[in-house]
Amino acid sequence: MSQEKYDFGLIGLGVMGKNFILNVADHGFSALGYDLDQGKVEGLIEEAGNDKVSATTDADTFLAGLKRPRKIMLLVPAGKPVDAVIESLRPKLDEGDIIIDGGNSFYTDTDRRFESLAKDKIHFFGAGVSGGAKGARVGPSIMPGGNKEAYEHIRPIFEAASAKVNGEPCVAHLGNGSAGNYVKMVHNGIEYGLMQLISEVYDIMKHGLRMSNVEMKATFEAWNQAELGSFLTEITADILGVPDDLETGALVDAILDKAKQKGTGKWTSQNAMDLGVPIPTVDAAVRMREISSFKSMRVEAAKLYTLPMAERADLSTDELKAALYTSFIVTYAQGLHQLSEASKEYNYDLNLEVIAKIWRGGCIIRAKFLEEIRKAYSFNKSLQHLLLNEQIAELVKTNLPHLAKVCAEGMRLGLPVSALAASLNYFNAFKAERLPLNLIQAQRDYFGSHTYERLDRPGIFHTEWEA
Ligand SMILES: NC(=O)C1=CN([C@@H]2O[C@H](COP(=O)(O)OP(=O)(O)OC[C@H]3O[C@@H](n4cnc5c(N)ncnc54)[C@H](OP(=O)(O)O)[C@@H]3O)[C@@H](O)[C@H]2O)C=CC1
Ligand SMILES: O=C(CO)[C@H](O)[C@H](O)COP(=O)(O)O
Repeated sequence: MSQEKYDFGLIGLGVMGKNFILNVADHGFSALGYDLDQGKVEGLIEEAGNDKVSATTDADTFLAGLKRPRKIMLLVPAGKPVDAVIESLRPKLDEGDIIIDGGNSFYTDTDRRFESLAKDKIHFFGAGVSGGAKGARVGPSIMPGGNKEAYEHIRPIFEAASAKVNGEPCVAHLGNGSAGNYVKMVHNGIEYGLMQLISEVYDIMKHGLRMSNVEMKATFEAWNQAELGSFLTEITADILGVPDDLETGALVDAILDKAKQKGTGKWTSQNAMDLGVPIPTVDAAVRMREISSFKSMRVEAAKLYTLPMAERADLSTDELKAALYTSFIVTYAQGLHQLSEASKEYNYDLNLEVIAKIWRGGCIIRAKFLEEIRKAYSFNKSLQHLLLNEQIAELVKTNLPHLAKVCAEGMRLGLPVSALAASLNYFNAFKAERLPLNLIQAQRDYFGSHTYERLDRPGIFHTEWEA
């Protein structure tokens, strides 16, 4: 290792860390990695093949090798490993040094670490990184939150390493404390929703329209060229074309239908419930992963409930496209509504236009449609809900009948369309001037004297309902 001081330090040379440090070095910054595993340290040095990058398993060498204030990014598993790394570094750091947690940490953990490190005048950033291994290597979307002045020290590195859309970096300081980790959590909630919607449309194509993988691949490819253009549409087309490397047929057909989860989608749903913000498409996506995990029960139930399946869905792929597009819009709208309410509750002062802007490239939920979202929040900085924007409303109105028909056809065929239906029902409830919840208020007052308000006059009322 050269004795030169490095611009940037990175701890955790796994999938994300190794790729991100190489990316940083590609942009002219010298970077020093640290990992406990000698193999990973040697692997990085070999892959980098230049003196802009080095790595070590020795913490003192690592800390001594960094320019002041030290800028140290952690890409280690969320939870205890993050605390363990912070506590091991802490006694050796100086005032003004900066620790950046790039992992999917829970936002309250970030607040705790932020406040604790502030006592030693060490800056702490929660900076969610999205884009997977490839994104980390060539340009992810980065969602940093923390002290705004200290951010200036890391801004040049993050702006250089992030994805660019129209020359604009997919990174911005998002707010104080845990704002960055919170935004990344909701990003992942939206990710869960979009993935579930795509999987339901795939199910209808496969079982309702009996389309082959080749036909489905061509359809997703075509969709990806137009308004549905997005990373997840693109990779779905790719996946449908990959042959099984162990047997004949397509690999996707050989994959066990149990979806795992690390927790960010569930956290999004749990927190939305705490805030009282409805995000039913994300909830449905989490629920479907849970249902999928009970495979043996599903196999037993499938034998017990063998029902005749309707012959074929009465649908065109254009109708499916319109349904998917509408439900995508509704899913982003739910996530952005959650961010808007969380911003007030946690004093993040989030700028939704900026968030839409930095999600346009690099991240898993990047999509052409994010430019329309950015425009909506640019046009009205205090837009309360994406579905209240007139341009977005026109898009939804045009496509909504197709979503309703796709849900109806899916249900007629006995196919689970949880996320599609959740999106449709959310929209129908959201745009209803009058909901039947007046009856619920009456029931609550009937059995528990919980009182109610009236439409025609102010005040709190109670009725003795029993004659
Ligand atoms: N993989 C992905 O697509 C994405 C991941 N993330 C998030 O990024 C974070 C890192 O993920 P990922 O790179 O996939 O994880 P990996 O498990 O691939 O890498 C984590 C690395 O951290 C090392 N490590 C763990 N503890 C310590 C420690 N105490 N000191 C030094 N090194 C340590 C691990 O070493 P060892 O293996 O030897 O324990 C490993 O090299 C997670 O929070 C994840 O949720 C975010 C976006 C996308
Ligand atoms: O953060 C990510 C992308 O943005 C990860 O890929 C995501 O955590 C995957 O989540 P899960 O394993 O729960 O599906």
